[in-house]
Amino acid sequence: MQQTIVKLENLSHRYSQQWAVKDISFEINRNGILGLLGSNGAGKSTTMNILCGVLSQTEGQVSIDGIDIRQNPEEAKKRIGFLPQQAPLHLEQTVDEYLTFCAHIRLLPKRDIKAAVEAVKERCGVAHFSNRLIGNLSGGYRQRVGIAQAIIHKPLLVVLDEPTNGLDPNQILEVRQLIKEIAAERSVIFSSHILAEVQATCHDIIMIEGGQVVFKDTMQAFNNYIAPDSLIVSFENAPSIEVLKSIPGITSGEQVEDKTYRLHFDDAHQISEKVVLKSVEEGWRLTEINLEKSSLDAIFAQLSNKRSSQTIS
Ligand SMILES: Nc1ncnc2c1ncn2[C@@H]1O[C@H](COP(=O)(O)OP(=O)(O)OP(=O)(O)O)[C@@H](O)[C@H]1O
Repeated sequence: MQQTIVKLENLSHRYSQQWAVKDISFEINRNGILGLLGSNGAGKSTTMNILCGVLSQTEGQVSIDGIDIRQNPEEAKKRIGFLPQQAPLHLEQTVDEYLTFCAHIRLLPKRDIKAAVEAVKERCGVAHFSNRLIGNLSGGYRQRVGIAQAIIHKPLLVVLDEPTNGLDPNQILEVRQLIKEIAAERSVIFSSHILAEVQATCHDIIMIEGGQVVFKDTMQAFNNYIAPDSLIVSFENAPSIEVLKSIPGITSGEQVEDKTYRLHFDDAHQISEKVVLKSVEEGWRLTEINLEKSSLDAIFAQLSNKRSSQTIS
């Protein structure tokens, strides 16, 4: 039988009057990376803090490996590693001192601590900084130490709240790679407000907006869902919109500026090529052609509307 690593059922939380998250349910049954995508204030941190037992939910249940986090927090938390948005690093300690401390508070047997610290430093690429003060490490290496503390007790589930926030592009690529490597052996939940970040890293995606789940499926299903369905084209000798709409595959169109049009299509198959060929044949002198992608805001709005009219599985 398949193991349920995480189960959230009808999770809701309010800090005071307003609900920060409302009726969130999902399950994770496999290793790999699940992306929790949402704009600022959507409810990602609240969900993750509850999932890790840092915050107690107003309503609903959370279980890790079948263990209810409220009823048996100690056992449930043994199975979780957490890197919150503000990494809980001790800047005045060396990497070795800090990871040894983390191994102690994770209640690793004393005789195993040295080996666990060595293994996790190796895994996270910080072994050469063993005696360096954490306060003197770059952002990318601090984040590696943050990930190391989250996996030192070999948890089933690792929860990373915006782990690449504030890093430079190279550091982002390195930390993403490390996350992919650690997800080969366990389940990882990773939050971000950047769509490209989730697309580059995750195999499953949950989008939350206004504290509610608006989409959950595989990354591939999400990418198909948001596939572009319009082209922006400009011509020096622009034809009429009626002529453009008669190109096979184009379903509708509108003028957006002088000599620039938005053309909607129903089948992306070679649509750009068809427009380019037609333009050459007719001497329209094409100066611009772009597939139009929806902005994240537009996707959120579209999905939120969809949610209000149907149930998302
Ligand atoms: N301690 C708190 N007290 C009151 N309201 C809070 C508290 N923490 C969060 N909120 C509110 O709950 C909502 C969800 O916040 P949360 O931090 O979970 O969102 P988020 O998706 O993680 O956003 P961000 O990416 O900005 O961290 C927001 O409206 C936020 O203002």
